[in-house]
Amino acid sequence: MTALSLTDVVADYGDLRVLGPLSLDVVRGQTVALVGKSGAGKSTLLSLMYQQWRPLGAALMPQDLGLVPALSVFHNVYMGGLKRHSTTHNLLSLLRPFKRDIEQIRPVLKTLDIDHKCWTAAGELSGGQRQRVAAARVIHQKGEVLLADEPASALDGPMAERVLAALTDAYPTSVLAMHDVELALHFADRVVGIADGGIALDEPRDRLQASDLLTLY
Ligand SMILES: Nc1ncnc2c1ncn2[C@@H]1O[C@H](COP(=O)(O)OP(=O)(O)OP(=O)(O)O)[C@@H](O)[C@H]1O
Repeated sequence: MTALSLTDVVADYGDLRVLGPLSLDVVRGQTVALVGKSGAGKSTLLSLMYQQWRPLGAALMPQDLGLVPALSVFHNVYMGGLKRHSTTHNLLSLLRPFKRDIEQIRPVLKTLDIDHKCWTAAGELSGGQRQRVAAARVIHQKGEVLLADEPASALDGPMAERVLAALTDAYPTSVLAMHDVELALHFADRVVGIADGGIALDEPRDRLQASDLLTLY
């Protein structure tokens, strides 16, 4: 299996270097939490991972969610699996969803407690509901590596845990940008801290306490 590696990557916005050069290997089967203060470069690092690892089966749940507001929850989630169907099937689904697709998507919505909104337009949902739809879409997408940017930031404690559990169950390997230190320590096997454009901390969870992460903020 091809290794999930970044080697000496950099990210520049105009003349400004915001990240790197940095190198990072992610072990398959691991759940990695990316932590660091706002603006540290977590989203930028996830984008670099997505660029390089997309051909290896990486899927991205972006911070802005990328939902289509006019489409129903069902159709937004269905879009995660577009590539698994023919163009004709996809076009017909827009008009009248197939029973088999509904049967696949409903349980995912149920897991995230959003199935009662299945036929509601995504634009009519709350921020936390929209985040759960984006989570359902990336779960339905399937893949080898989940790259998720603050996937539970709009959710309260129990729901945040439910969504993170569903996401990490759905993918063998995950990299999750998170600002909630307790959740990061609960869900990750390994915590990578970003500061000053580089990796300031890289430790297995069982060697860390919340206070160790607070030094990054
Ligand atoms: N499109 C852009 N143009 C210019 N600078 C950008 C752009 N996107 C991000 N940056 C800068 O790059 C740096 C890293 O941003 P990034 O979004 O990766 O941080 P982050 O750790 O994900 O932040 P947050 O936790 O607030 O989402 C920041 O200083 C930001 O101002």
